[in-house]
Amino acid sequence: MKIKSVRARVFEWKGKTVPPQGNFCSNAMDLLYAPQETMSTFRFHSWTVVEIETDDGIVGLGNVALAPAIAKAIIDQYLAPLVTGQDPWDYEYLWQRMYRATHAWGRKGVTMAAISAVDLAIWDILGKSVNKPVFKLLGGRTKEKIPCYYSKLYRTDLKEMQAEAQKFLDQGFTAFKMRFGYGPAHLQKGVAENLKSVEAVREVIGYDNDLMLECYMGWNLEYAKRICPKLEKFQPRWLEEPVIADDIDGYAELNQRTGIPISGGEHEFSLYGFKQLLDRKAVSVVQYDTNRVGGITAAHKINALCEAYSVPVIPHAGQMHNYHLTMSTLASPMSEYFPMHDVEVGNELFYYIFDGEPVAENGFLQLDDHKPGLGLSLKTEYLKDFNIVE
Ligand SMILES: O=C(O)[C@H](O)[C@H](O)[C@@H](O)CO
Ligand SMILES: [Mg+2]
Repeated sequence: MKIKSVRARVFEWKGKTVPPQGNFCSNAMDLLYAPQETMSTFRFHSWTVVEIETDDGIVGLGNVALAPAIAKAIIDQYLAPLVTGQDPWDYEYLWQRMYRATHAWGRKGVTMAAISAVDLAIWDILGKSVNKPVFKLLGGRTKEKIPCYYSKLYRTDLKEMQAEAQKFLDQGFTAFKMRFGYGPAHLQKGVAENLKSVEAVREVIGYDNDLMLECYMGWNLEYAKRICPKLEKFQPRWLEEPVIADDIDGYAELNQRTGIPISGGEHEFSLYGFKQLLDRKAVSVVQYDTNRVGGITAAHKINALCEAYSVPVIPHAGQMHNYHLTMSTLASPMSEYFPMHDVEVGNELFYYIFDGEPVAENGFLQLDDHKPGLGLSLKTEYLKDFNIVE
């Protein structure tokens, strides 16, 4: 079997979007005096879809949401020529070709995300060619079904947050991730607002359910050291991305010096990036995203690393490419889960492009033993809401 063609298209969402209200998610831009809505550069309203066809007509689907138009350019100009004409079963060789050929300017960020998209499509082909789901090629079914945590609860009016938490508590979720709205730039009043929001959600879900707290790189070490002692009473399962991804020493200090497990990884890349996080005890939970980190070829290796370090891996976002990695290793106890809703931040855009995503039932997800490959197909229902760039 040989790769015959590689096609990358950018799906630009033109449909309705929910405008962000107020301080709905602390983020890395908050520390600057930038007047515009600070979350604007972290909203994913376009997505690049990769379709790789083999000489016997199998089409593999990959995807990338980080800088989608740039990822497409990297795929078109650099990666497609490296894999075309090659055997997709030589996936490690192909991964090394892509990783090494772009090493002078790649290694992290959008290059690894572009490599991830091609790698996902290759694994989709492998599963389809042997009529097996991808997780069966990685280690098989390690769970009867996948526990998942409800992820949204962006910072809005506290009553709205409580109503949202109650709605998904009633749907059987036993773990919830909420977002902080404030950081160092918002001074002591912001600290008080942050504590109020955690208290409000805990009031609804109680202490028999897990609560995770998302900072999305919006704080710094000094602020995190100040607020963490005040957060401990809320018994968070983890505090996510309190500092920017490059501040690994900051991660390590918080992870080892506060009583709250620190999580991160959605902005880290390759096996080497995670070796660093684990060697330096920077995180207690690893959260790569398989469509960013280097695809399934890289994520599978990182799963093994996490197993060796006894650090749980709970991939960022939901999405099928991550569910296969969680299903196939005991090192991954659960998945993140965004339900389908109006397009807001953009993690949910995946549902408007692909069919095949499992819907959570009672806080669990199920994968089909008999659905080959990643189990995704392109949705046609919302095509009118996309501008597609070939
Ligand atoms: O952990 C997450 O789900 C990410 O940080 C979100 O994708 C981001 O949008 C912030 O909530
Ligand atoms: Mg996160």
